[in-house]
Amino acid sequence: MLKLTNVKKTFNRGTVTEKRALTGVDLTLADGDFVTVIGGNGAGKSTLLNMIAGVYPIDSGVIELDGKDISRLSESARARYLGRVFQDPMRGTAADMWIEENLALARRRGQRRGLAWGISSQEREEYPGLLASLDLGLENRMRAKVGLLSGGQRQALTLLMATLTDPRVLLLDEHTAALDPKTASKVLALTKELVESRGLTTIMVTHNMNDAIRLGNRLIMMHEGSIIYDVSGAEKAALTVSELLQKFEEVSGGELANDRMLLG
Ligand SMILES: Nc1ncnc2c1ncn2[C@@H]1O[C@H](COP(=O)(O)OP(=O)(O)OP(=O)(O)O)[C@@H](O)[C@H]1O
Repeated sequence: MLKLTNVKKTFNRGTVTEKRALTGVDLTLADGDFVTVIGGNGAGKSTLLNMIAGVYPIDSGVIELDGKDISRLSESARARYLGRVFQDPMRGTAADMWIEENLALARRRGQRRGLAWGISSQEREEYPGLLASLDLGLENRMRAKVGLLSGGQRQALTLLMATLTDPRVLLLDEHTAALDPKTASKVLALTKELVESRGLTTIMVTHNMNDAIRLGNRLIMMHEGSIIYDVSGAEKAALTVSELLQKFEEVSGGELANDRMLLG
């Protein structure tokens, strides 16, 4: 279980660029929850993920994972519990390394030793099967450098790597936004399959309202650093995009200032 209690974050405090990015977020995720997150530009969606991952320290509040306070743990200490995929396909994989080396590094995430002791024969047998599940033909290219892959192939690989060690929480930050529509839908289908088959607790930020409604069991809407709408189960499944837009206007008192979201 992941639990955030009254989490606050202000950037550049006391300067002209001061920004209250999170104004007191309370959020409890049950094991296996798949939460989609939507909101306008600058609503605090990425900051929420960054706070959970420990990219920046929180100003106040508590973040607990399985009952343990992780608020003060470093980003690297939290990495063993978390999987993360970003919008940019260049992040999350090492371009100059082979596919199998990238997978092996992901397998050893959170462990002390790197690849010094090599990739085991057991791994060499296991990885092609995992790659074949992506259906992108990568299983025959174990020794291709990741930098040679397309954006979609790379994002699918990153997703596989992020989930390889069954993270306690998977954080997806607009991870299909930079892909063409066909590839994005393939990577989303893979996301759904991986998350649901393993029951991974997942937070997925998206600007695509349809995806936010279609995927996951719960949806939260953020505005000006707080959660303004939280819906799950049958009520979420029955939502439409226009209802969601209307909801946003009702709760925020304004129109959704996120062009990408409206186009998505
Ligand atoms: N490292 C940082 N330094 C200073 N300000 C930041 C930093 N990170 C985020 N902010 C500010 O905090 C606010 C929330 O940003 P955040 O990136 O979380 O929004 P978002 O909901 O992900 O928006 P978008 O959909 O536009 O990506 C914004 O005003 C942003 O400029």
